[in-house]
Amino acid sequence: MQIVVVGGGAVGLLLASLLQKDHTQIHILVHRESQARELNDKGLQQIDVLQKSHQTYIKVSQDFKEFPTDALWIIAVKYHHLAGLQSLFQSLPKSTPLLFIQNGVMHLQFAKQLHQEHIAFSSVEFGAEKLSDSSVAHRGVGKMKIALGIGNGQLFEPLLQLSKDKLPMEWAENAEQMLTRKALLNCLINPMTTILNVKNGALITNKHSFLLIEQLYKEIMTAFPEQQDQLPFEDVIALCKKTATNTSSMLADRLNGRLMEVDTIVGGILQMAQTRNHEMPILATLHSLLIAMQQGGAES
Ligand SMILES: NC(=O)C1=CN([C@@H]2O[C@H](COP(=O)(O)OP(=O)(O)OC[C@H]3O[C@@H](n4cnc5c(N)ncnc54)[C@H](OP(=O)(O)O)[C@@H]3O)[C@@H](O)[C@H]2O)C=CC1
Ligand SMILES: CC(C)(CO)C(=O)C(=O)O
Repeated sequence: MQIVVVGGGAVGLLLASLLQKDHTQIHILVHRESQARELNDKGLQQIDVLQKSHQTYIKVSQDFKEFPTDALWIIAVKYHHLAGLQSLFQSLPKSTPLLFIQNGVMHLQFAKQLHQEHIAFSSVEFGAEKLSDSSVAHRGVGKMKIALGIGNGQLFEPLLQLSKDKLPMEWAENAEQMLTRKALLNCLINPMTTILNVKNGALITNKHSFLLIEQLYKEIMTAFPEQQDQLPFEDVIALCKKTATNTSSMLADRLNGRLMEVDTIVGGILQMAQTRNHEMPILATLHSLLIAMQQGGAES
């Protein structure tokens, strides 16, 4: 199987390293020459959950024309990077299968305007932290769920055969439901880790943030009652525990002075609640705080 991972960030590097297996050829498309050079020279280092180091050598390039268009392309960039990949999507043939792994909900709409005929979405519940351009830490084993958006699901099924202990994979039936559930989990974790500047595990060991998570969970379930079965409170706690040592992707953005995925995660959920005529005062407050931080109101 051939896989092209687009984006050499935390998730892209971790996936490339975990998916590497005999008879599977992985390629990474990056957009900085310095990162391509470093990965090609040094290889990719992954520090696993037990702190063991693994080295892999993967073909990396800045030029997408070097990679097979009949491979499965995994789009591992942030939501706000997708617009910058328009020319790539236009150049790839309609038959290239695309798998989007973004958190949030807004990329569902983005994917609808592409000409590709086979599109799937994934929600990932592992922790990944980029340590340098050529090294990544696995900060908590978690499921990778895949659901079909449009086209032929069989094109994505070979990925499930790469499922293993450190990267369990599962097929999900409904992409929108799957992404909404994950966005709700992210609403419960990412904003508070970012505002408090703490790792995921600290949210549940501090009694004040734990209480806030409980209250936010109740607010979420009032607006999204159909998620009660799919997202019991225990799943929220379990994800904080599993990824206890991870810096959430939103906090990582904040610490690196990058744009945070506030719109597609928190904004997306607030919009959905509004269409259901539900106010979400706790989440709306977290949203305002994040926007203020983004705009420089809380620069450290
Ligand atoms: N980190 C985590 O633990 C988890 C993250 N996620 C989600 O996964 C997605 C990716 O997150 P994450 O990996 O953390 O993000 P990162 O910011 O670490 O990585 C994004 C990468 O995309 C690259 N990129 C941006 N534009 C382009 C482009 N035009 N061509 C090629 N590469 C490009 C960036 O390159 P450069 O650095 O050169 O700008 C960067 O390496 C997000 O939606 C996130 O919410 C989901 C679960 C867990
Ligand atoms: C799974 C989790 C919560 C890991 O930190 C994540 O999705 C993120 O950081 O964006």
